[in-house]
Amino acid sequence: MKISKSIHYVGVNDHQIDLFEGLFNVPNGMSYNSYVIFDEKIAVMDSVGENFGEEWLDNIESAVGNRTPDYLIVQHMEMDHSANIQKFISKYPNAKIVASKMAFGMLNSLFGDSLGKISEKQIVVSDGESLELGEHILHFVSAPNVHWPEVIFTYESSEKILFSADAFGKFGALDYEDPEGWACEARRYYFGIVGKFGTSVQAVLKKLEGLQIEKICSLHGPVLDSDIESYLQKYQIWSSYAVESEGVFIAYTSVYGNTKKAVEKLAEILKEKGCAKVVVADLAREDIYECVEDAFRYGKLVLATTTYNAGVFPTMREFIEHLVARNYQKRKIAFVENGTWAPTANKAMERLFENSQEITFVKSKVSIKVAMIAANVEQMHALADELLA
Ligand SMILES: Cc1cc2nc3c(=O)[nH]c(=O)nc-3n(C[C@H](O)[C@H](O)[C@H](O)COP(=O)(O)O)c2cc1C
Repeated sequence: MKISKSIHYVGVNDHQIDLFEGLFNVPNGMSYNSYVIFDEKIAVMDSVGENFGEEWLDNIESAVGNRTPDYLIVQHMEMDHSANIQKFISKYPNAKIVASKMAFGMLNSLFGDSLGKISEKQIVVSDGESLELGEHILHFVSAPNVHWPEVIFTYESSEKILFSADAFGKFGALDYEDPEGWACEARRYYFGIVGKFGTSVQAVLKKLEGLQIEKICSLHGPVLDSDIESYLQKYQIWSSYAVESEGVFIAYTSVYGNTKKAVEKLAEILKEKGCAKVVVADLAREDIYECVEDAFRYGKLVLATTTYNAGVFPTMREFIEHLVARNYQKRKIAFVENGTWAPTANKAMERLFENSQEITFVKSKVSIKVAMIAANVEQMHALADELLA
């Protein structure tokens, strides 16, 4: 696949994987992207996951023909991009490895002595430095903590292409046509993996301001080659924790179905009161990272759960921990609890956010004793009015 006359795609699709990074369901596989830039010198952008070394090297060989790569640019040292660096060095012993100082530290930890004299092959690059391939010039932009500390982005100025490491990536292999387009799985990827590092993403977006970008080549997912502003805008919203879509997200757990009935009633009330978008999710049965994504997408969140051993039902506790760990902020949160003898989950849920910033808690709460009664419906009206105000 050609990205342009001088840039070829040499990445691979992984359909063997069940959990990406050991956590995320990827029913449509994953792509590990790699690119070859042709000029007087040839640069290969990143490697691929462990099981795909031969395929990747074959792809490079078919692309370069009787030439050999001069550089391997290592933007990110996570194993899904670095596992085959040693194989690359064995095949192309004269190629130089280009990476940040920290990446070389990781490279040594990963491969140790088996890399040979890496010092003779290494080119350490820092923020603002560049490497000329001929007409193509690679400008390195350090992107610490997007989402690992050693990450660099690479801007190729002659074709105005941003190689963005894992940023702007999405779940799904490239031979799977995603009917939902880029945003849905890119959002789940962002909040699942990068969400905690909003400040770092903001910092690198600032550095990119003023660059003309015509294509974004991420290490996962499709090459983005039109309406680039819309992708940058999404990253701007996500990394600043701004509200992306108006609406209410109700996340619940229910053992015997009574809390579920209550949230269905609450959703009805919210709609009657004019809330156009109400999304309801059963935390125990839906993909938890889809739920994390929706909590960040909408500005208003309702957490409804059963009291469990005088605390919060485990799946709800885990969900709140996911949000707090990702710096959940700038949101309004309302609580609904259920308990058969002593409902205490509302207070316990609120306590889990005690170190979070810029959260408004809705004062009106719903407290159900096993099954919803008329008084609970009254409480729901008060909660809905305050939430939507
Ligand atoms: C293992 C377990 C522990 C529970 N612990 C409490 C509790 O500490 N206090 C309480 O009032 N209810 C407790 N309950 C009752 C639940 O909160 C109960 O499921 C709820 O009142 C009914 O709502 P549901 O139909 O949505 O499950 C517990 C239930 C289970 C299964």
